[in-house]
Amino acid sequence: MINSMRSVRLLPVWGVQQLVQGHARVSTSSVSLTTTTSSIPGPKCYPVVGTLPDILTDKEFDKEKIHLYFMKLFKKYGPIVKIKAPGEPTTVLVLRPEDCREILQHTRENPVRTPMGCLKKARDSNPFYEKKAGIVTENGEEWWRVRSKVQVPVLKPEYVHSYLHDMDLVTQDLLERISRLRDANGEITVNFKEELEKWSLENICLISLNQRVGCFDPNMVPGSEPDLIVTAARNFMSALKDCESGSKLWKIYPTKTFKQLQQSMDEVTKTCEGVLQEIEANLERVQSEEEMSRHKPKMVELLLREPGLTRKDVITFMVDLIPGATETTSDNAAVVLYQLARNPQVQVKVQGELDRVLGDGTSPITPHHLAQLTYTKAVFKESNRIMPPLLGPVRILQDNMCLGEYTLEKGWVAFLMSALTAWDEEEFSRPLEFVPERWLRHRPLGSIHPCASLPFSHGIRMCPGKRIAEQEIYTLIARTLHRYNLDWKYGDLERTHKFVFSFKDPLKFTFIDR
Ligand code: HEM
Repeated sequence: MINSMRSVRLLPVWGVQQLVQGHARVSTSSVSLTTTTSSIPGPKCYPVVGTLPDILTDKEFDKEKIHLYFMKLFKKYGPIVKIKAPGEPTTVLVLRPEDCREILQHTRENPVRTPMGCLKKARDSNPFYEKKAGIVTENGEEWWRVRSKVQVPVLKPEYVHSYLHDMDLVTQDLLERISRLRDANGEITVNFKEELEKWSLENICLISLNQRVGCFDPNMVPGSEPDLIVTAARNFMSALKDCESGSKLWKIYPTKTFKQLQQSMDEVTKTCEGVLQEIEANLERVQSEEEMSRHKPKMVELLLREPGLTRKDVITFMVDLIPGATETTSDNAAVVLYQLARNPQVQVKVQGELDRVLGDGTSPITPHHLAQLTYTKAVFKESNRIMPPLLGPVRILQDNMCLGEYTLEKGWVAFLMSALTAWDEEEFSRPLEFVPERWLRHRPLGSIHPCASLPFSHGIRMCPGKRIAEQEIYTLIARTLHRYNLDWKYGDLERTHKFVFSFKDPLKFTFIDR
């Protein structure tokens, strides 16, 4: 039997290795703690410019690898670090899971997040939205008014399972496409990142738009309705990302990117409105009680029936799901496939599990199949630990709180650096190795703190799409590895951070028929 715990490969060097190994055991024990708020360690803070000079004088600083700068700060100042950007509130970076747990606990009743300013501004400029920006951006009562109503339809396993069959078909379409896009050696010949983006967009449209939009359709006519939907959704996502990670000049005047955001968001909004009208018309046609009892309502229909949610709330939520779900999930899929391709011994174990559970793979994947994929799920968790899509949850403190010997003040931002916690050797043994076994129930590599890896965050504001994303990725792993052996013929891939993490270079996977 292959012992994957011994032969695992190291996490590709994206600069983290040298920081973690040997000297990077950052803990409060190595840092002197004092009792006043002003003494939270961090780079020197100047009036107006805050701690910016520290960044400007750091020759290695790279905005797209901000995680490395934060790692440096933890190494220098300890696991709680205070920084201040010009014009922004004081931010406290937190590394230890126990501190993250305390902050999540403290903010659990009212989890306020930094609003996505450009989305709020774009919504405020469109009268349709009536100054309501949706759950991604709103906070406080307005956020909870909607979030408390969408929670069940989007997270309840029974409802998530109702999309499994269609998600399986979407994934099989991706596999068909892969089979056509390989060269004679099985290597993919196109930008595979884009294929994964189409796959995640197609999946989320199943839920948000209640239909297949045909992202993989090779005959999609330019200018046709599906083409317009796909183009608007992609422009929406890319403009959002550019506005949030770029210069933020849109705060002062409507930049070209901001106008793109407005335009694409308005197009996606119109599409969602049109889809909702069709759904309502279909529902009206379902007349008899027998028909009603046979009809299994989908998420949008459940939301329409939810007292306290208006039609506009439903449309706003439908629109929000598209950027919320697409890039995070496609990046996650890329990471999982990359880790599997680089760890053949893990692949063998997954394939063993898949052959046992799916047999010859000709039947549709069911919730019963997924429930048995214990090792596959551990692979997903380990991928999220080693290469999470986001740095970690953010909370704006609504009152003062004590964190160990420090006081964190009302209005400060707490940035829980879950991505870095998950690479800390105090939390995970062999943190740079891809070892899915560590997540198995008996925890063979030691216990894991519940806040040591938080890819979907935690508590009532955690990602509402967690179960949907999990189902998509499990299906992708299952179908891909059941059919192919994955190979990676190149060196380590770099990851950069631009609002979310992503691979910089092309994903040149090789898919070899099993
Ligand atoms: C691997 C994929 C994904 C990851 C890693 C991820 C991660 C996250 C994280 C960390 C948050 C912030 C939570 C917080 O502040 O506590 C979030 C929020 C959100 N996510 Fe996801 N997400 C993923 C996929 C999805 C999918 C598939 C959907 C939709 C079906 C989705 C919809 C949302 C929405 C609407 C929010 C805002 C929730 C709120 O503020 O109440 N996400 N996600």
